[in-house]
Amino acid sequence: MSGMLAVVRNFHEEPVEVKRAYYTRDPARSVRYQCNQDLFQASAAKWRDTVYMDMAPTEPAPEETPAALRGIAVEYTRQVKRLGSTLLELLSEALGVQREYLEKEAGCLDWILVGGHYYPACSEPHLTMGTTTHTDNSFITVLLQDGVGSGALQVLIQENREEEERRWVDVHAVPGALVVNIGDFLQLISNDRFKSVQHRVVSKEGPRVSVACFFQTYGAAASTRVCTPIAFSDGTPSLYKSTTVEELLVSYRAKNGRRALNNFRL
Ligand SMILES: O=C(O)CCC(=O)C(=O)O
Ligand SMILES: [Fe+2]
Repeated sequence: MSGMLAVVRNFHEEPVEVKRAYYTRDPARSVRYQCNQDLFQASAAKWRDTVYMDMAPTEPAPEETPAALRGIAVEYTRQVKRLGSTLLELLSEALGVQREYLEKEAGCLDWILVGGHYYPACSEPHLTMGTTTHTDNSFITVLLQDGVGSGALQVLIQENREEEERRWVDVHAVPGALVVNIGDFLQLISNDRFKSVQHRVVSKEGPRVSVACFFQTYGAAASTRVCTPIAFSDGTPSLYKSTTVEELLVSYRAKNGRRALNNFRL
């Protein structure tokens, strides 16, 4: 884990000339270095740079991968994939469906996108956001954060169902610990039994490094992969209509990651 954080930091701290080769928004490239993936779409830019890597179903060829990230990024993702597989079994069990349901039937582990984030040092952190408020457009996300600038990641919580009031709570980095987020796709499949959490990263002095592994569906598969709420035996009605991942992604982008699921509520 510390090795992965270190290589992501090394990449971002390379001279601009080295990083320039990977600067692209072309989804056909499996490694994409970007300052803001939603630049010109969102109303504000993020104080954050990211190197995105499509790691599954196919790992990027070594020559496509920045030298700083070769080897360790592949090994880290393999381990996270194993963890993800176990988590999906446990979540399936919790939903009362077959253990392999989420991985095999719902395809939650078909595609893994790794985002190596770097929040540069910021002299006026109160004037910007590292990551704006959003939910993840994934089934689940496994997040690794470094200890520096601890408290920068925050989740929005509601104390109890009756209370309307919500508040932001710091998610402190714990060495050796991972944060697991439920994403929008799993909220839909689980018919709201699992909730996709709203979160953000406030800017601190920095720099801060984090690595997000998104379990998602992408590319051609996104237009055919259908997300359907599980029909529970207690007869709970479906809260969402079935939708393709592609439709969800379009809606997610249009809403800048905020409450895109509402478009699919019945
Ligand atoms: O940097 C972080 O801790 C969180 C990043 C995040 O929320 C994301 O990549 O979706
Ligand atoms: Fe996120």
